Amino acid sequence: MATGRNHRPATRSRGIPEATVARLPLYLRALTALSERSVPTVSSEELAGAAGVNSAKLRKDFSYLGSYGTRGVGYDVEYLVYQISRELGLTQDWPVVIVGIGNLGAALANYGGFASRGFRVAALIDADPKMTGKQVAGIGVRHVDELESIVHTNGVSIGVITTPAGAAQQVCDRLVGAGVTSILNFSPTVLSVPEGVDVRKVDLSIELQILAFHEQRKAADELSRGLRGPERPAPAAGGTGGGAGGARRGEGPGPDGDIPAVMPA
Ligand SMILES: NC(=O)c1ccc[n+]([C@@H]2O[C@H](COP(=O)([O-])OP(=O)(O)OC[C@H]3O[C@@H](n4cnc5c(N)ncnc54)[C@H](O)[C@@H]3O)[C@@H](O)[C@H]2O)c1
Repeated sequence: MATGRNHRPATRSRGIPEATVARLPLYLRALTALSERSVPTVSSEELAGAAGVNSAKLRKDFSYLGSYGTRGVGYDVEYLVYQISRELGLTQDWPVVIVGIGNLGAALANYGGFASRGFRVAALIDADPKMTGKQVAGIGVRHVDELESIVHTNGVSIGVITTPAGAAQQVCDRLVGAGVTSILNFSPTVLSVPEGVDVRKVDLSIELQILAFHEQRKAADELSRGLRGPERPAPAAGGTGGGAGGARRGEGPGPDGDIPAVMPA
């Protein structure tokens, strides 16, 4: 199996819009669930519902992959899993290092979902000498002094930062200096990187704040409906995400860059 280093994702060079790229993991998650249930084919409507995406958008997205489905039959689930995995570069092996093996770093190291998607945790790195040699998820923690040699030896192109905010930029600089070109940043800080390096940020507290905003709007809407009196018709049912600015609005990863990204479970 080829390793990830020196392979830029084909998606960009083939001109697939970033918004489509951001939805591909959602389709893949839904398709993988269907595949696990041995479902052979799926309609665009069913798949769109499972992925939480509008079906016209799904058909447009799949047209970029050259996948149009068969009228009356739908899409071949296994073939789409293969096609999307290939498009996302998941048919390659991507060695990943996690830097900062505290609560979060250890939890990520223990998460089985990376390996099944082609992301192999090549090393766990921490600055605390007391951590060196400790086994986390069956992997011995290495000292941060070894960061550069670990990156070189393993051909690592993706680094995950789970250090305190104050250490994140320095860790990022060292990863980039060693040749890492993609960073997944969990620390609550904005990282500066040179051109050609991609940063995705995950911040659950931001997601919660967005939910809080929508909750507040829903509460305000309910209050104003109450003030207008009971004779007003109730708004159309919208399920659990109904009301103004349902929480699904911001669902899914955004375009590439240093903005919040939510990892597919
Ligand atoms: N994005 C999110 O949703 C989210 C959720 C929880 C925590 N966090 C953030 O993740 C980070 C880690 O949180 P935690 O609870 O695991 O903290 P923690 O204190 O348990 O772990 C941090 C680890 O980083 C190590 N470290 C410190 N400086 C380092 C350096 N220069 N190089 C390598 N390792 C270094 C420490 O030794 C420690 O083991 C924090 O920045 C926290 O704010 C983000």
